Amino acid sequence: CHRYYNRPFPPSPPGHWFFGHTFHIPAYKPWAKFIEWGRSTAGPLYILWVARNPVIILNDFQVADDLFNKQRAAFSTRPPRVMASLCGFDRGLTFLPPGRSFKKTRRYLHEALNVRAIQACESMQMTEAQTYALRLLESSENVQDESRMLYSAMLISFSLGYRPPNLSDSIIAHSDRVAKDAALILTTGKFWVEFFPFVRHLPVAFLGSQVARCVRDFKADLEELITESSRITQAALDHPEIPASFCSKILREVKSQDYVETKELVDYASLSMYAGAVDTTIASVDTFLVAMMLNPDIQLKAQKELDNVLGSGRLPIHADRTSLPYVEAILTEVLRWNPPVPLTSRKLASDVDYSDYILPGGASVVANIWAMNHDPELFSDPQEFQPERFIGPTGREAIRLVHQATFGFGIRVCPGQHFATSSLWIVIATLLVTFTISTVPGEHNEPGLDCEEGALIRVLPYKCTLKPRSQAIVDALKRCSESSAAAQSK
Ligand code: HEM
Repeated sequence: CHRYYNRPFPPSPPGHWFFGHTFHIPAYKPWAKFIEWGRSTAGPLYILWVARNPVIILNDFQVADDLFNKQRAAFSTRPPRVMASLCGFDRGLTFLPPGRSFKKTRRYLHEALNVRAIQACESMQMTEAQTYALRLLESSENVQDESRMLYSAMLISFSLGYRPPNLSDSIIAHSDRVAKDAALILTTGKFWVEFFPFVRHLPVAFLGSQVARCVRDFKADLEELITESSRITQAALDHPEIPASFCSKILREVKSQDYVETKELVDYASLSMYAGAVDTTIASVDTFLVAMMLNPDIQLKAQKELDNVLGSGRLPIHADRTSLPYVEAILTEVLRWNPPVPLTSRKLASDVDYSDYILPGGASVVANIWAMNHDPELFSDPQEFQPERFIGPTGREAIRLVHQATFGFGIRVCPGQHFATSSLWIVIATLLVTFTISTVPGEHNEPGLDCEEGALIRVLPYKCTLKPRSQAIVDALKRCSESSAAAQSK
């Protein structure tokens, strides 16, 4: 049926008369195409037609703030994902519509991850950052694997209270598989069924062999992960002397009649955290290392600041953060320059009037975080890595803007943002104190920030040289590692 509107829809870039823009959205860096369309024809707010459905693109921070933050109720559901519901992933927080389960899960995450609560994780984050630096002292051959180990260990320790010893541990393998499956489900155009939501009511066997195989594999990955993490949590519940983790703390306190419901919510909350946390933070560590290779002067300036504040032979701790504005500026510039989640989307609950336009209820709305962080009106020379933009009188406001765009909007704002920033800060500061970061001599290709296809940024493999800056700092790292090993064995 046709609806009648008293205002026009936002403008649209040219597209096919029947298919609209369906075949024009690239799977590789769609955010860049969205910027190009905005610049060349349509302005910062425009509409695309994908399989005859409206998709509204927001390239401008102010528009996203007006809509996603100030009209939260209309912009709180994600567009439905057929594959997520076929595979059982729709109980993960990223896919949940607002309602009872959503509210409870967000509350659990908020209680564990708010600015104050996160202070309880600082010593774990610092120990993991030092262990990471020690492993890189031995070899920087596989720096990306080491970063994966760093963040997998942090997240699993935090949510399950178990520290996996290495990357081949089964809980990491299972968690990584589910995170990868979720990222594929979120990739626009990956599965044809997403264009035809009604097919989710059909038997899977009717959907073709590729979809059927993925549904079977993704479901199996999810079941295996839940079984494995339940086993670890149960072991913690059976041994009250084991320190509480995110999962065991909630389950120790819940009333017995609510146990089954809470257990399911907590299982999905913990896998949503892993899927939300690991690839995003690793992308930021990669971005940092590449930025340091490309900008030796910036690296040197940060190391001078650290040496002035810490003296020689002392490793950074979180309490140093406020005394190190230039390191803070580098962290912010890493998040701005290469935002790990370049796009985020909603399904519009009802018609909304905005500026001179009507945004039709039911449309998908995509906020282009990449475009906001690279808006030349907000950040001059946006392609340049320039931490200086966050120093001086306008610095604080610019930092706030970057955090607001990079971690998303409204009631779906990233619940892990304080965990992300405090852990990235200690990792960056520890690396800067320990190493001179440079390109590998003889490697001809300039390190760059190219990434894989997909919804999240995954930086393509690169090589770097990490040379210890002093024997005093190497000794300090070894001492810290011995004392944390001794503390663990007690
Ligand atoms: C640099 C690191 C990170 C970045 C840039 C990032 C960014 C984002 C963004 C943009 C969203 C979507 C928000 C929206 O739709 O408006 C999001 C959602 C989410 N993030 Fe993060 N994130 C990071 C790290 C983390 C960490 C460390 C955790 C957990 C400890 C986490 C857990 C989640 C979860 C569970 C969601 C889904 C929230 C929902 O749909 O209600 N993220 N994140």
